[in-house]
Order: sequence, then structure tokens, then C-alpha cells
Amino acid sequence: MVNVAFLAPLGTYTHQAALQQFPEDKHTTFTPVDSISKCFQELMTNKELDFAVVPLENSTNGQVVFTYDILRDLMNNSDTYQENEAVPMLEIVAEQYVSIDLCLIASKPLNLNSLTKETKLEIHSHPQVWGQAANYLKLLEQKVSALHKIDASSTSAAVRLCCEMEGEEQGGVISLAVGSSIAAKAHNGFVLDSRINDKKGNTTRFLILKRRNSQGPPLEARPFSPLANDQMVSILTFVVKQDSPGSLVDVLNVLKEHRINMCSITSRPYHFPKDDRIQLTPENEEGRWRKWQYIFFVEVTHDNRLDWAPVLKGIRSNSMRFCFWGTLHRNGRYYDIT
Ligand SMILES: O=C(O)C(=O)Cc1ccccc1
Repeated sequence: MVNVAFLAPLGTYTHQAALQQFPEDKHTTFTPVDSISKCFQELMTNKELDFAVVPLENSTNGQVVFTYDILRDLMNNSDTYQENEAVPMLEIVAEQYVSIDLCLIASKPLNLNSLTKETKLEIHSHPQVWGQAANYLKLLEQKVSALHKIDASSTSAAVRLCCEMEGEEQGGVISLAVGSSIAAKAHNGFVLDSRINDKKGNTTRFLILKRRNSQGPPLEARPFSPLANDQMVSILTFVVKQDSPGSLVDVLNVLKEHRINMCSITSRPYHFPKDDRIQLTPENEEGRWRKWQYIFFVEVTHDNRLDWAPVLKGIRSNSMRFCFWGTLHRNGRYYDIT
């Protein structure tokens, strides 16, 4: 059996990513989990789970910071280290790309032309959505007296909440949700408008994680989730040694020396605990402490013959702390999302 945790409830884009990765057959169970953070927690603590699927980034508004910050914290709070290499319990084993067609959904049919300057709107969705349909929501707001955005744990949770309200106008307020047409169907909602995302080709990338060294079921290449020949992607995170000029370049040079192509780099700030400060700034220049440090997320592409040992040796000696999150096949949808 394969048991896969995903951001709940049925009908989320994360659910769609899970269905793209794993066969919907009698050997696979999909376990809805209420938040991105709980997807990580459940996978670490519930040995009956084999994989978890989480959103990482969107082509319109970038990082899903909830996920980045969880990966950051798992590295910094890892209970297992090999020297300065964090070895958290989870590893990244695959990626999926989902075309995000955002829809405006109501609990009952509603003619958008019937909205007037007296109407008050409440729009429910996952916070990641607000940046993907900003223009559409701004135009909608101009038609009514007020439009309030209300964050939900996921797009489909927002649709479910909105449809459970039975659409009764609570005090003249009409509650709508933004999610997928699949979510509308799952919760008996009505799609009032579709493709409301500002940018065409709006795509979200998802990661599939598992427990490191778990004896769980292997990942099978999915027939309709084509792999891009033998191109591999590896994901690393690291914290540079100190503020000295070139400390970031020193780490990236290791990749260059081994002729490894870096395809993306991004960072997230974090406040390191006091004891780290002593490690991070041993000379404690002029008694000043840095308020925060950056953790860098780097993705590199290579073929499946790369020997990582010498590369990690170089990264180890040029970084304060690092983590190798895993190597995955580049998913063919990276090139031609349909
Ligand atoms: O999976 C979902 O539906 C989510 O709520 C997360 C999300 C939100 C917006 C785009 C992609 C994923």
C-alpha cells in the first residue's frame, strides 16, 4: 500500500498534484491533512504515511513561504548532524507541476452583473491566491461597496466553508471562494467565473517528500507524468560562514568547480539562536550582533552520473551549515505544462 498525505480537503491543487504523482488505484490511499505544516509533521510522526505532497512555488507570485520556512526550520533544528551537515528526517524525492486555473465559486448560482454598490463581498481562499488574481479581484472590488479577503488553510477548504454557509447572505454579505473547478464540484458549489488568474500559464510547483532511508514503497515513474529524459535536479540549503565578503560566492564556486549548473537560488531570513551567534561571528566585530542570517536554497541540474561526495566536501568546508534535501527526476511538465 502507498499512503500519501496532501493539503486538505479533496479538490485542492495539492490534491491534483498528488493524483498526478500517484496512481488512483486500490494500492494507494490519499490522506487529507489540514495544513502544509501538518503535512510535514504527519509524515515525520505517522509511520503509516509514505509520502507528503506540498506546494513550493508559483509562477506568478513566487515562493510558498510556508513551505520554504518549514524546510529552513527542519534544517536548523535537525536532530541529526554529520559535522555541519544537517540530516533532517525528510527528503525530497519528486516534483509535480499543476496548471492553476482559478475559479470564482459560490454556494448557489449568482449573476455577477447583479452585484451593486450596496453589495458587501467576502472572498475566501488560500493566501497564495491573492497575488495570482490581484487584478481580477481589484476589478470586482470596484463593482461593490466592500470586498474582504479571508485567508483559509487551502483553496478547497475555502470552497467548502463558502458552500457550507448555504450561501445565505449573512447581513447582506455575499461569501464567495477562489479555488479549482474540481473543488467546486467536490463541495457542490457553482463556478461563477473561471480562469480569473491574472497570468496565463499560472503554474504551481509541488514537492513530494518521504522519510529518509524509509523502507516505504518506491516511487514509480508515472506514464502521464513524463520524466525529462535523465535530467536530475538536486536541492540544497545552506547558511554561509559569516559576513565576510565572498562567503556566498565561496559556496557557489564549489558548484562551478564541479561544472554543476545552478538553475535557481533563493533565500529566506531567519533569526538564529544566541548560541549560533557565537559560532557565526566568533570575532564579534565591534560587539555588534547580526539581527538575522539568510538561508539559501539552491537547485542544480545534472545527469544521473554525478558523484556528490567531492561536491559536498567542498560545500561542507565553505558553509556554516548545509543540508542536501535530495535528488529528483526533472518532471517533463516543467517544460510543457498543458
Ligand atoms: O493546494 C491548494 O489548493 C492550496 O490551497 C495551496 C495552493 C494555493 C494556490 C495555488 C496552488 C496551491
